[in-house]
Amino acid sequence: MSATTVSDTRSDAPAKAVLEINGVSRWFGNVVAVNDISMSIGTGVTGLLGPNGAGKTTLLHLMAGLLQPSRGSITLADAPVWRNPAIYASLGLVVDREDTYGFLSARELVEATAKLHKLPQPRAATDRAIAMVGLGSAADRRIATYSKGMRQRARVAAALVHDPAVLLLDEPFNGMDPRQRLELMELLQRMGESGRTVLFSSHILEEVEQVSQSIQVMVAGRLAASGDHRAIRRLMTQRPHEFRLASSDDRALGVALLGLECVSGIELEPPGLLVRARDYGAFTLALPPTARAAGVRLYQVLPADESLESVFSYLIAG
Ligand SMILES: Nc1ncnc2c1ncn2[C@@H]1O[C@H](COP(=O)(O)OP(=O)(O)OP(=O)(O)O)[C@@H](O)[C@H]1O
Repeated sequence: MSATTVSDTRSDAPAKAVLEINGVSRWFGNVVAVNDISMSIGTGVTGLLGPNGAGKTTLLHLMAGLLQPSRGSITLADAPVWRNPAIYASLGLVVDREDTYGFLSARELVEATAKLHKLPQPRAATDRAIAMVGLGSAADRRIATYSKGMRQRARVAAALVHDPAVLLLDEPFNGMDPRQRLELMELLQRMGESGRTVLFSSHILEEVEQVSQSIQVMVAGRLAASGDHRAIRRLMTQRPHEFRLASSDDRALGVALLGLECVSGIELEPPGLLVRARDYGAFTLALPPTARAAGVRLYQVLPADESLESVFSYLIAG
């Protein structure tokens, strides 16, 4: 199976690739976590989208040189990442773990990291990193007293204290409230715009499309699709789909919907209606005006199978 590569109408020149993943697989015993993946990650923000267990964490750890590929190779600016500690001068990784040293303040954690990197001015670098993530006066409080989002920001500050060219983040928005999420998105965007390579993983399409110029979709260890956010959104919504509807007059609604090009079948299933749509996006746009024109009130519109896995399964089957 080959990944779907999709592009949009934008004519931006492709960004310079800095992370090259060449035919990389990684297995643990019988489990193939990453299966023959090749991709180039250039400057700007890239989202690595996939359901739980897709292999995103494994791929990020391979990119960061923490795991050896079972097959294939990964380079950062033409240098191998495996068994090459020199890459850590230009790479930062934010892992998806809660066990940040709670007994330290964020400032202490970030400064210790700055010293590990042997930065000439660890204190100034710490101040800069703390300011970038907007921890403000909380930076001097113990991390144990932080909210989940603040702990995440402390980890991000530690990962970028040495001003790395490449920042990798594993599910960075997990557990953040909407304001914290927006702030981190703005930070990642600023870093991407300043010429850094930022790659973050997520299982939420909305999250990824808000902040990424480019999206790589992983399913069951494989690269299923890559492209910009509009193209990936189209790929995920222009697909057959079933909906369960409830309305003031299911029979009249069914008749009206059958006239739509994007509807391929209707079943009256009291107490509702099962609609088979050829195209998810087109149907959700056409439904409200069609119901209104038929004088029917919509009470409920439910996707019949809207698990993220079903969307991804469609992508790899397609
Ligand atoms: N150290 C390990 N030993 C055995 N199996 C592993 C190991 N690490 C990962 N796996 C397996 O590899 C597969 C991919 O896991 P991975 O954590 O990379 O996925 P993910 O996309 O990051 O998912 P999640 O968001 O749930 O962490 C899973 O089946 C997982 O159980």
